[in-house]
Amino acid sequence: FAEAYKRPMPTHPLSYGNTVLGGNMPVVCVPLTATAKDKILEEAKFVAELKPDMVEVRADFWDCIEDTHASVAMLRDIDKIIGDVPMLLTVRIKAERGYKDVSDKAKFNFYRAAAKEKLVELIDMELAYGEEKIQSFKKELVNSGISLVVAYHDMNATPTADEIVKIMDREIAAGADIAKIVVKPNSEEDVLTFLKGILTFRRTYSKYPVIASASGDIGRISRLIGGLFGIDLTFASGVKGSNPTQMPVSVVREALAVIYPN
Ligand SMILES: O=C1C[C@@](O)(C(=O)O)C[C@@H](O)[C@@H]1O
Repeated sequence: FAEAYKRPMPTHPLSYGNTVLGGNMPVVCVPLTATAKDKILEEAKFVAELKPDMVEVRADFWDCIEDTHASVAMLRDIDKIIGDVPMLLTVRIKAERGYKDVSDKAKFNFYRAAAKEKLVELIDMELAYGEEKIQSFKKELVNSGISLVVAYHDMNATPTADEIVKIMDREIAAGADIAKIVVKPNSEEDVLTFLKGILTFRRTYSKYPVIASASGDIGRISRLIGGLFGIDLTFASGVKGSNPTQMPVSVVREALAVIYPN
């Protein structure tokens, strides 16, 4: 008999209903990337049918994002459609491949309102805001049950494995419940460096779930095999991906079933 194999999982997985971030199989998360209200709701319906483990609401794409009242109403509508599937709320800054410039005022007023109504299970904030701002936002989430994802994106290159661990360490120090890093490999060696960095983080900071991906065609494989090296969530496309190298949910599910048999 083959020995039972377990991928390197965090010691403290996070559960959101039926979705376990840090369980046997990486979570499949599908982003919503439409811009206009009717299209966003259509997309949410389509994505709900795909039965993802998590939905990422990329509100930086929204036409109405500067209007907090309208954005909260939109999120309530999406929540009704998505139902029990946990939602990650992201207003990505333009400097880290966000769709457009969104004012910090609009972003954090929206985040606060979404947290107050507990419309989402996770919220994403970039490490670029710095420890002080992240910690103060984290304080606002206390007692909400909402997890804070702290994210770092290198859009041009791949830091060394040591640097990757240090970046993720800074995310945790700033208050992340989940450490997140996205890099751009420019060679196959960079993909190995990326995976080495993630695995080293997992071995050293065993408590924390990890969200990570390597972009571009060279990095695509990380979206499937990353779980073997400590990645707990992979993004897959629904109607349209939020990154050109995301693969459709059905493809990702099929591959994951082979790579992570239970
Ligand atoms: O930061 C990330 C990672 C991502 O860019 C990807 O590489 O799949 C997808 C984004 O929607 C998400 O917020």
